[in-house]
Amino acid sequence: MVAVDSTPAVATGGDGDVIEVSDLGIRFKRNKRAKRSFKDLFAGRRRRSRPDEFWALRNVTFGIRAGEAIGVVGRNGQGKSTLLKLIAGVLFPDEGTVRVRQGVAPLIEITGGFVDDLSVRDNVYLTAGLHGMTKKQIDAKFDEIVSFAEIPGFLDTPYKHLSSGMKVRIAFSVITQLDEPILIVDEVLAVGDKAFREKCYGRIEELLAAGRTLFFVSHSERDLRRFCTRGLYLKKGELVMDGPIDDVIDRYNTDYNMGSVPPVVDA
Ligand SMILES: Nc1ncnc2c1ncn2[C@@H]1O[C@H](COP(=O)(O)OP(=O)(O)OP(=O)(O)O)[C@@H](O)[C@H]1O
Repeated sequence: MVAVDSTPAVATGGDGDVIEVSDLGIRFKRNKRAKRSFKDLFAGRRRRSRPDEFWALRNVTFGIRAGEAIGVVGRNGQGKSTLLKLIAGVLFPDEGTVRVRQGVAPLIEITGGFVDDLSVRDNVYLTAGLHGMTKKQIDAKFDEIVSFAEIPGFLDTPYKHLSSGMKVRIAFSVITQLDEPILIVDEVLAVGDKAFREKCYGRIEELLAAGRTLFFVSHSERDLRRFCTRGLYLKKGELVMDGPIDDVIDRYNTDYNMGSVPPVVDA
């Protein structure tokens, strides 16, 4: 049975998991134009063969406790971003369940969910408003959000006219000012310049110290070890290892014979 229970901002009282993923599976089409066979019309819904579909994630099960910092590890195309999108409620599973018992602040794509044609200012109000902040609360934080992003001259510019790095700056700034207990950060920070990235990392550390839960996808071994205590290693859509981050990175390096060589060059 598929059930998604994404209830915002309700604490569990410290007991139990804040994220519970059970037998999770999601499939995608490789080729949008692939056709089903005539025989499929008579097969049961679940047994139907689906031409050109593949499981991007399957049989994935884990639980996350409040305050944990999770690094998701795996080569390109193994399902890391897909997992984050399922937790953020952007995608829905084809099998299994995802239960998220606290609110989520996701920074999954460069756009941060921002609307291209709206100005930076309007996007800040829209995104923060969608996460439950009142206009008064946003007014009070607006200057801080803008000064962190360091793009003061662009507040009335349509979002689509910002550079990639500027988009990430404002999206990160807004997302980390939300009061949501769970923070999801995909690789988007790689787009920012080094100085800004360091500032973002400082902010992530502050949020972790304040007890936030973090889901972090990165190809940088150094960053994974810096923030995360626990690792989830995805390979061909399966969770092949769930353990302390150092052990997970060691296993990943061993699998790809990287020995002492880092899996990617740290920027
Ligand atoms: N909306 C979609 N429709 C079809 N296929 C998709 C979709 N989203 C992802 N995929 C496919 O699912 C697989 C997993 O993609 P995903 O983005 O989760 O990988 P990843 O581990 O995050 O990779 P990377 O390290 O390159 O970011 C890939 O084969 C990808 O092409």
